Amino acid sequence: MAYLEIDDLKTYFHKKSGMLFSSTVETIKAVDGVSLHAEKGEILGLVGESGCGKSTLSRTVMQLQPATSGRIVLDGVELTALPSHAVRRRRLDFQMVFQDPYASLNPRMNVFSTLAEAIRQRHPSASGKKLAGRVAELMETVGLDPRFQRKYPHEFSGGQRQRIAIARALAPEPKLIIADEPVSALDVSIQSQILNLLKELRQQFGLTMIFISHDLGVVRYLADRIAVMYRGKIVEEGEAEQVFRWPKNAYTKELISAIPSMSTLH
Ligand SMILES: Nc1ncnc2c1ncn2[C@@H]1O[C@H](COP(=O)(O)OP(=O)(O)OP(=O)(O)O)[C@@H](O)[C@H]1O
Repeated sequence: MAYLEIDDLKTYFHKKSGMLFSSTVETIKAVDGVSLHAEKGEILGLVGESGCGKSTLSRTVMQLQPATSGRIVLDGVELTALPSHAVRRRRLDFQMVFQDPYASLNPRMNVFSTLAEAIRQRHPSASGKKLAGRVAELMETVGLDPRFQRKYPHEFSGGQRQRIAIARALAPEPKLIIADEPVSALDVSIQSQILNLLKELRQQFGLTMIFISHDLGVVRYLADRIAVMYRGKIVEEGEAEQVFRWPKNAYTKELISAIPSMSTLH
């Protein structure tokens, strides 16, 4: 069994429309029978156009959105079968990195407080000394000078803020990181720095990651395998290079040919 195993996962929403006496309930199949897997230390790229269900899929995997049916197993534990009190604790095993680090960081908390709070989620009784050491270590891991730990988010550049967000995601020692468009709000020159950092982290710590992006070039650079999502379903999945060079599905071909530089990369 793979480290992360998603099996026939469905997440449906029911939307009421119409007036009181003539209302109908529409079922939105945001995630409609998705099966995916990732080995430990693997980066799985998830691509697809806006509205195809990527966010709902990641929210369901993170146990923030109940699944309608299907199974999610992480490191041998079936999350979809856990009682709710156990789910809360298990949530620590998943951390997210979002598109906009400025929106996702608390502007009133300096780097030390942000990271210390995240460390305490896993180690509630960590001593002051232990916190200080771990904060410095985390900052160094993501390429930030620990001397800046008393600074606030607005005192950093966009790329540095994303480094803080990545350090915060690492702090509770997660088993899986879901990065949702983590570089799309950054300048192109900074994007590659953050992508390289994610690559290094994977190498250093065997981090397992689902990397969500609409930018296939970025996904090709980072991901080992790619899953292409379309209208709630995975329409293609395979080794990154294979999917890019020999896409089988018509929608994947369309996505690749939509990137001018990609269609000539053979
Ligand atoms: N809470 C909800 N209630 C009803 N419908 C929802 C809800 N969340 C998502 N949807 C619908 O589910 C479908 C998938 O949405 P989702 O946000 O998962 O797509 P996405 O691929 O992540 O899009 P984006 O890249 O724009 O975030 C859409 O049709 C959306 O309108």
